[in-house]
Amino acid sequence: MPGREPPDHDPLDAVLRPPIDETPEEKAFRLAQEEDARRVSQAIDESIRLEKQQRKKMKVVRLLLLGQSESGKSTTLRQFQRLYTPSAFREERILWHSIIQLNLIRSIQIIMDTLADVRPHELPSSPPSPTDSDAETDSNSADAPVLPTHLSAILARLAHLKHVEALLIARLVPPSEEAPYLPQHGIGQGHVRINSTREVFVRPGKHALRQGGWESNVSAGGVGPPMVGQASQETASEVQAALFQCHEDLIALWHDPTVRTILRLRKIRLEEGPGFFLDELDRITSMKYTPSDDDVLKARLKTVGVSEYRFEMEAGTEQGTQWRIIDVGGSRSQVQTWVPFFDDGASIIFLAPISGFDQTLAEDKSVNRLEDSVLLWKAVCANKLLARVDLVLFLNKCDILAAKLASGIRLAKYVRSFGERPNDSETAEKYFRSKFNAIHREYSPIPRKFYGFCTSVTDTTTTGGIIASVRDMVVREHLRASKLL
Ligand SMILES: Nc1nc2c(ncn2[C@@H]2O[C@H](COP(=O)(O)OP(=O)(O)OP(=O)(O)O)[C@@H](O)[C@H]2O)c(=O)[nH]1
Ligand SMILES: [Mg+2]
Repeated sequence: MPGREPPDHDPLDAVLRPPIDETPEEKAFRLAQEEDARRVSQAIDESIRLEKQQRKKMKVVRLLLLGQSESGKSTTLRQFQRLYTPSAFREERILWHSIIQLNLIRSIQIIMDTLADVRPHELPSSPPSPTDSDAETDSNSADAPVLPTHLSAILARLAHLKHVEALLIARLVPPSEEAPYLPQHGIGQGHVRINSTREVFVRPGKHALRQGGWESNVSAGGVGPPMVGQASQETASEVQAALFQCHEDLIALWHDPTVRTILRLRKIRLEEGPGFFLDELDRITSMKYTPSDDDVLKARLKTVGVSEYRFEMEAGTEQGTQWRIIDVGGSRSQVQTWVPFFDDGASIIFLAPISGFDQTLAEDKSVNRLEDSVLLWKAVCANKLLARVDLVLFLNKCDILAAKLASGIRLAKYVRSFGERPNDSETAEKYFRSKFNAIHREYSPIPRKFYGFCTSVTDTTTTGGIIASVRDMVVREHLRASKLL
């Protein structure tokens, strides 16, 4: 069938042609209207063009945080948020209040439990303070109380802290959540729970408890502990009043020379542990206390399961970039939950806390922490699914490593291959870097770059620059992978 000939005139022409009898006013009005319509149409075109450009430019960057429990993964995530979504981070600081109180009470509880069980030979031979001239330290009598009276009195006055702790936990953790935890992976909304060792943890769950409970831990810019609302604010105030009332006893207990001696003899080094706030008792027990940035970074809330935190950069050249940071639980039973997140589209930060050379895992006292980190690092380096992923290594907790070595703990005693090298943090960091680099070289299925940093991720001054380098590297890698470079 032959095609129709095109008309010899534009059919729209007649419609669009101005009327023949148009007056000058009508013409001016028509032209103004046409100009308006043209402007609107241009604006629509421009917005469509911008939207398309935006979509093309829109970067979704995925970053996976790996490492054993207490290695500093969630803290690293909080550093990202502090640096790149500062207003969200600041807004959420208050949500950490109860967790910090719980961390503090837990440390006090450890001291109290230790003192309750002290043996006469663990006490210093001379009375530690003149007020203890009546100290009942008669080691010949089996029944005699062994603690100096001033300590016994403090313990008696602080006994109610057990109830304060129980109240805090009861308000933070719904009773139904106290059941033993069975590992399960999923991304959802967060709950605070408690495990058999009574360590409070956060795990993604099916429903968010917003009223008097918890907010999602999977939210734009949200990495706070997932409890919020009136109930927890009220609890925080109640607990704060209780802490304030006994703050003098808390300070006296922590600074008592006998207590320090006993802790030293028992090798209990609270200052190296997670959630340590005892050196700031004055500030943290004050009625006006609100958590600072540093407090949020130092707080300890264990992760169980896998959570994906999404946020957009609030400022800077990467403004609008969508970040998805995947934070996993690091304890041994959870390592298998990492695997579904292994793909070559994500970048990885692996955290190895090198201060753990003389410690064992909380979940398995027979396993040395450093050895566990080395084994995990080997497994991650050798994993074929991650063969094309550039791995970033954070040799973390360097501040604790430095303090340990400075206090006279000899690294070579635990890591024999360290040999006769000087027992200082600089040498130790260099040594660990070369060891982890060697594993990376040996076990990577195909050669790739090694990015190793010595970090203390709780430290805001040193971590900012390191995170900026990692961010640039991750974004570059993302662009390369999306073939935009
Ligand atoms: N002093 C010091 N403390 C750190 C450092 N990194 C982390 N911490 C603290 O160690 C504790 C554990 O850190 P998290 O970030 O909760 O560890 P995690 O790897 O997320 O642990 P899981 O959730 O159990 O897998 C927290 O109290 C942190 O504040 C560090 O470099 N130096
Ligand atoms: Mg964590």
